[in-house]
Amino acid sequence: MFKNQQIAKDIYYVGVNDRQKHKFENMIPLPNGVSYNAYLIVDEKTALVDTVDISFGDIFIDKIQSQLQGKPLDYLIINHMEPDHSGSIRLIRKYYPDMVIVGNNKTLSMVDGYYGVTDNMLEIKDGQILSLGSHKLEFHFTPMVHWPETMMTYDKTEKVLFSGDAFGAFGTLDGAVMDTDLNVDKYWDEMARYYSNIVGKYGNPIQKALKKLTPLELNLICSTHGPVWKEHITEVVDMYDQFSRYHGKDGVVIIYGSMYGNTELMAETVAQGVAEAGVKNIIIHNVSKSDPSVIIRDVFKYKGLIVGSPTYSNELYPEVESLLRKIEIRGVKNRVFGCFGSFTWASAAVKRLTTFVETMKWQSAEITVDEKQGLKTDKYEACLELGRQVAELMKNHVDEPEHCV
Ligand SMILES: Cc1cc2nc3c(=O)[nH]c(=O)nc-3n(C[C@H](O)[C@H](O)[C@H](O)COP(=O)(O)O)c2cc1C
Repeated sequence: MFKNQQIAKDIYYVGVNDRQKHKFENMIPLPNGVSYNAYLIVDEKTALVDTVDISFGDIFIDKIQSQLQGKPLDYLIINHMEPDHSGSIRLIRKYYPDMVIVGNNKTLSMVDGYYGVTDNMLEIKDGQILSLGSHKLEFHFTPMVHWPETMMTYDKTEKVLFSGDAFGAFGTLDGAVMDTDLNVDKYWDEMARYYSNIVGKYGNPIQKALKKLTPLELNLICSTHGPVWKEHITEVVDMYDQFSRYHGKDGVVIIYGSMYGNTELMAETVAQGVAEAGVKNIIIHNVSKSDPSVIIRDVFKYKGLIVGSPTYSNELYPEVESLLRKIEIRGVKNRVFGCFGSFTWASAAVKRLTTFVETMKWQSAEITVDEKQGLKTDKYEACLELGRQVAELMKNHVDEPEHCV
């Protein structure tokens, strides 16, 4: 029944849209849904590139059968073993028992570990080529983008890169699948949110992968999430390059936690100081309201970061602490930092924020602002000054070479 979209000669899109899941990895909201992309190459031999989340197993099988029309499925190529892509392996194997599963040694041991499948496996080496007839598939190992087994498959004939999760974006594919047939505006921020939250820790392996892929001529990038990239390949690769270098654009993100409004007023005042210094990209996030995935996205996007927190039981406000941990885990580099806090009897928040910036090895404004109880004139002025200082430092900031991968 299915009429799958053809994206290149002999290559068909057989992925699915998930508009049901609320949170990716049970953590990251999906207001625009997500697609699980898989591709079918129908040559003398046939090959499926990746599978989809098992919740969509039935429809996935129908799509494959519609395309193959009784032909056998000769190969399943697995670029990535995360269950949103590998989840249908066992099901496909039931329908196509003679199908050979193709992967590297790490992949194949995971196929056994997750699904108990051990027969009809082909272990390929980095750079090896598999011929389907006219299509020649070349395998490029890209470890830790963002799991150890991750690899990419390059169709040398059609110059199509099946990139796994790399270059992926949240957001369903509404009607069309190619960037040439979609309004892609909504995907840029969703790609940044996907990158920063899922892949963000692995800047170094991504730089290595990008270098490895540089010689390849690309007509299409087929990721496992989001649009098939044709028209915007340069922008997509550039975004990955910038993000994996932790290179932020000019702009200041102000993150604060606040229970009763004192720290919030300080945040507003700091923002005014940043604006006075001529910065137009200012994004303020209340940690208790903005989703962490959105805050993390903006921390990756912009060079300046200012954090404010009340002292809470002699610690940071817990929501702020949790967010700092997320930033720390991702090893974000090359930021310009400032901080402020509010307390009633004994301050601890600003000290913790100062320790945080030392750990991150970022450039920091000289001034910090720590107000006891309500905001008064001297600290109001100091908040303005903090904003101005971070803005000036940011404008003059050059990424530390040792912080670039
Ligand atoms: C549960 C709780 C714990 C607090 N712990 C401390 C503390 O350890 N030391 C302190 O000086 N103030 C403490 N405070 C006071 C807040 O830091 C202070 O009221 C601050 O101005 C609150 O900022 P906000 O108005 O932005 O919420 C605590 C307040 C609450 C509600």
